Amino acid sequence: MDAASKHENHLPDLAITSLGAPSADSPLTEARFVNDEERVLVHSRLSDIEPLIKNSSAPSFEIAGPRRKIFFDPKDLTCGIVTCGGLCPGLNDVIRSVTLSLLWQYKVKRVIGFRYGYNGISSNAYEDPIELTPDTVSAIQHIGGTILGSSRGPQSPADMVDQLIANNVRILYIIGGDGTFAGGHDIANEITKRQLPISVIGIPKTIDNDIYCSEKTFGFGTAVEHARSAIHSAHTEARGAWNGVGLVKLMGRDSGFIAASATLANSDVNFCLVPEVPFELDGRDGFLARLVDRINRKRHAVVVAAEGAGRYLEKTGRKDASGNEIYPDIGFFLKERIRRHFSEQNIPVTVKYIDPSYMIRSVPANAADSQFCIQLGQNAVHAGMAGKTDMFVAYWNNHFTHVPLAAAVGRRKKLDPASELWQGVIATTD
Ligand SMILES: Nc1ncnc2c1ncn2[C@@H]1O[C@H](COP(=O)(O)OP(=O)(O)OP(=O)(O)O)[C@@H](O)[C@H]1O
Ligand SMILES: O=P(O)(O)OC[C@H]1O[C@](O)(CO)[C@@H](O)[C@@H]1O
Ligand SMILES: [Mg+2]
Repeated sequence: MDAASKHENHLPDLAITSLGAPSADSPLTEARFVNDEERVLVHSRLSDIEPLIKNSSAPSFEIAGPRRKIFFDPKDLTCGIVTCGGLCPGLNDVIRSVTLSLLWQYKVKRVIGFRYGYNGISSNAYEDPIELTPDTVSAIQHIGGTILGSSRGPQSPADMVDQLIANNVRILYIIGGDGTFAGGHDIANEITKRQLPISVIGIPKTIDNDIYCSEKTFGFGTAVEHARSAIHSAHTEARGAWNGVGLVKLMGRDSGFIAASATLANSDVNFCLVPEVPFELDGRDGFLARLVDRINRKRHAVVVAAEGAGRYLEKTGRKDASGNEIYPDIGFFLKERIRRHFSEQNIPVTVKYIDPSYMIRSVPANAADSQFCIQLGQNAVHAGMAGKTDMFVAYWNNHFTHVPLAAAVGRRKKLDPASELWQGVIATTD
């Protein structure tokens, strides 16, 4: 959901599923308990809410937080954690937060970590699950990546549920993106089919920040920070040559949030290309003509291209193991086209191409992301202990919220060209 779709009427179903009525007292003693009737409005502008309130139909999310009554008995409880998809700063912070909150706050019996994504929950697992204890997670927040490992590629939901039963897991915490949530929703459906008391709780992870119904995802801010230093280098290189062009490709498969935010965070950028805003390469108003104009005026230029901007080039026909389309390399393509265009016009040019690639996502989380990870993890634990299932913890209008996994399956949050973010980019570039 982006700024524009906040104002649409076609919202996904936001009702949260529970395994049953929670009946035991929470062991938490000093918590500010919330209840399911406390809701967070989807809309935040008065002009949007007023007509909806008159019809008693203002859409809202269930609020996250500790419940006074819990569903599971902690002393018999085993919980599992899995990390899937691409790496992201903060994965270890979330693993640590979930583990310590389960063991210290709720005093559950056991926490295990499945290795290398959904493969680790299958009967063909590369590795057995590992015990997660206060000792094993004590300093992991200082290192990038995930101590559990990750993977892409499908597994059978029936097989995964069999393995959850074999490991006695009653709450499964899935840390991942839209694909992971699709997989988690399949697992939850299989659990419902077999009428098992097993909960599936998601925590949204992706540097792309493209999870529907969540304003931000952990790791995004850290990735932008590192993208910013690549842009700084590109600017230095561009200024170091007469007619210098610094070209930076940034990750962002289907959404241009990293490119747009890094552009605003480093206002030396002159052109920002994102998948949501199609661009012409040739012609009088095309990118290449505008680049020549900029070079003639200033003798240097900085171009930032999101990986997904390459979707307008020819199709590669290739997909990754999870079925995500692989786009042609926009960076190499632009580098060659810029050189050719300037050469055809007899204008000397020096193009320095920087692809920071995995360097922006394999790093440890920054302070803001670490804080966010801790809170996401804690709220995920509260939701699981209360017996919620088939949902993920999100962040919306300054609150942590509960969102059905199904709401984020098959949808991606996109950069809205009318948004303040993109309008800010337009105002600072060229
Ligand atoms: N439609 C789907 N149904 C069931 N499982 C899926 C689906 N899409 C992806 N998965 C599974 O979820 C896991 C992670 O998916 P994917 O590789 O797409 O990453 P992701 O969670 O979207 O994260 P990111 O895009 O940030 O890397 C993989 O094991 C994949 O097979
Ligand atoms: O090379 P990998 O691991 O498939 O990851 C690349 C993809 O991962 C992401 O960073 C999302 O996690 C995308 O921006 C990018 O397309
Ligand atoms: Mg994804």
